[in-house]
Amino acid sequence: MLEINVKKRLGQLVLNARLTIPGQGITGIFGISGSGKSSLINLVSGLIHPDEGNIRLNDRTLIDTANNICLAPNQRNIGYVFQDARLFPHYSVKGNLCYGIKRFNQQEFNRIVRLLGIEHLLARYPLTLSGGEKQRVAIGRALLSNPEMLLMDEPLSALDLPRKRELLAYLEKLSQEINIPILYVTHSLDELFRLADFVVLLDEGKVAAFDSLENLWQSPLFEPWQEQGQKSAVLSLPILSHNFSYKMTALLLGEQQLWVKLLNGDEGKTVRICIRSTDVSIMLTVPEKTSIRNILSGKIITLLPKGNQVDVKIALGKDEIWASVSTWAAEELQLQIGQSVYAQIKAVSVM
Ligand SMILES: Nc1ncnc2c1ncn2[C@@H]1O[C@H](COP(=O)(O)OP(=O)(O)OP(=O)(O)O)[C@@H](O)[C@H]1O
Repeated sequence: MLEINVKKRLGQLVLNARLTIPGQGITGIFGISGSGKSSLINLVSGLIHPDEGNIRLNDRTLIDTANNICLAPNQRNIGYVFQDARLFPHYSVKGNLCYGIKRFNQQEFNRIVRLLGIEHLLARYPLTLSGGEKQRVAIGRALLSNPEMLLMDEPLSALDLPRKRELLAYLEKLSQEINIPILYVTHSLDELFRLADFVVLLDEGKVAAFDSLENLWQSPLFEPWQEQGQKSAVLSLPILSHNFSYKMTALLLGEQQLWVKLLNGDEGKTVRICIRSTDVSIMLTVPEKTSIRNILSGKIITLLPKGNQVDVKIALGKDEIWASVSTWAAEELQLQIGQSVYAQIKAVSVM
């Protein structure tokens, strides 16, 4: 667990953060440029110091201005991965990986190297590596120092799209296999969707919100990042079963099934999906024959008129989705709050 309670003036901006971040999973630090994301993790790493306040990691005080405690960055036991890999050019990949190791453990070394797919690069030098390979080595180096926490400051931002995708896949695997918390600075929604369990939303140096992505997505604070004029729901759902003949996977949505294209993963594994309001239509009865596989029963909980359309929030058990219908259709169907309806879902994006 990381407890942050700090104040820091940075030019015109005052960073004022009070937060408790869980001891595992990836917490995305999100917000527009200049909101204080990098400064927040630099305070945790010890690269900058707060004007006042304290930071504690797993009951260890990293800094406490009131009691004159301030651990140097190398005493904090925190790994840091920057936008650029910052490898030592005169060391081989193996030399770079071993740089921060206090006690070499061959098994752990092999595990991390395998996890990041860099076995074949060990004898090479940084100059001969691609951007994505360099970042994987930088992540390996940070992990091999056996940190209690990993900080990542836009680790994908210097990479082109194919390398980004490649590294994202490694980061996803990493998040499932290592047990330390990761603070991940990004302004990419895509990375947030793929990686973040929790999100800190920073706004002009203040913590505007801290919650799961699924909850934050519903908050008005997130509206600037959503597609204009369109509502959507982000849900985390467990895999229920696979239908290999039809290449489809069933997810459990409340007590109903939601079919998506065939996914990798065992039953019970959680998958994050997005359903856009324009991909959902509403019916009052179940159609007898339809090509749409996903017709789920729910209850209307919100009606939001907007121009000549109405956004309708439908509860499906504890989960909620949006449907956009024309005012004409809403009037004809006499939609009202509390009404039982069927939501016909035409498309689901899997993150
Ligand atoms: N040492 C400093 N002196 C003065 N101003 C600073 C200092 N460090 C940061 N700032 C300012 O504080 C603000 C927050 O900077 P920071 O780099 O933390 O933002 P960010 O959210 O990470 O931005 P970006 O997404 O563009 O990287 C910026 O306006 C920056 O100019």
